[in-house]
Amino acid sequence: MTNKIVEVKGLSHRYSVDWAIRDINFEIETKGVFGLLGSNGAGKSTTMNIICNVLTQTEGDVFINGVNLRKDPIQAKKFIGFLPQKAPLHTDMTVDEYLYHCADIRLMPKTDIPAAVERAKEKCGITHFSKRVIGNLSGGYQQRVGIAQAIIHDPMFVILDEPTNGLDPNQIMEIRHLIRGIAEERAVLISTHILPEVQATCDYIMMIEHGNTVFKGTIEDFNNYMEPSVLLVIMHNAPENDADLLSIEGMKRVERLTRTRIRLHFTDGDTAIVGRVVNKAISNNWHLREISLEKESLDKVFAKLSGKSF
Ligand SMILES: Nc1ncnc2c1ncn2[C@@H]1O[C@H](COP(=O)(O)OP(=O)(O)OP(=O)(O)O)[C@@H](O)[C@H]1O
Repeated sequence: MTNKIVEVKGLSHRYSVDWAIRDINFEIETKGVFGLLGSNGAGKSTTMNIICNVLTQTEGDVFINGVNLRKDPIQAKKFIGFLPQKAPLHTDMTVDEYLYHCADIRLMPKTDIPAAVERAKEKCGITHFSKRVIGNLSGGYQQRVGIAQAIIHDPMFVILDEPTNGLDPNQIMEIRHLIRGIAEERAVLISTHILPEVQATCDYIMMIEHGNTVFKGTIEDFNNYMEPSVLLVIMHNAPENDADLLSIEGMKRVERLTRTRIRLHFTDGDTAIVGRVVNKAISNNWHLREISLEKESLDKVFAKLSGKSF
């Protein structure tokens, strides 16, 4: 229990007859960003809502800092800060009014509130907008206010549901930076259906598809899934017949981009094929000028993992 803030064991949920998630298991360490990745309808919101205690699971257990969420929800929720997909902002309030209100709802001692509001604003870079009406802020700054309310009570664990949804590219970069900053002191769980988002922000990833876990591991583990499976070659005297290239062991498909540029698809991870292609090119006088490995696109990895059970 020492370095785990969240433990999810055998979590399953059924809406009427259909299972939305099935036997989900994971742990979240006390610091860093944990990404819950999945396409629309995969079961992310169901999982997040259970962890926030908005929804009660059909089966399984969630422990927040060792406290069983089902048995002692009030105690467990003290450790959690939550920003739902649609930030729960009062757009007619100023930033200060809203954050004082949120601290109040969290039942924080009155004397602690001014310092807590200042700390949250500073962390989220919104101190200069203290007296601004929230409705007049840009989308990115409204999202910062949403994150500030999630950390107002200095929780050990923060849940952000699709935190960069609907923001422009600059705002996305800023919010990602902010999330990384917040995760230096606590655990952050984000959900997203955008692969580059997890790559830019997360330390650990869990991917769910149709309610089942299809990948769980570090960002490095995830990147290892992107095994090279394509070679790009430039040959000034390329063979006209695909069969010459397909006869190389492990070769699966030949894709001609131009007369001299060819993409060669081979068995995943069989990088020794590079040597075989070079040898064949030399012995056949194909005038090989360039040869390089191309990694699979993230979307392909996503598609590949989606069919698996982990
Ligand atoms: N209240 C509900 N009643 C019945 N089925 C539901 C309900 N909420 C979600 N579902 C179903 O459960 C499955 C998982 O949905 P969930 O919202 O958890 O997925 P998600 O990964 O969060 O997707 P999105 O990114 O679109 O929000 C889907 O098949 C969905 O249709």
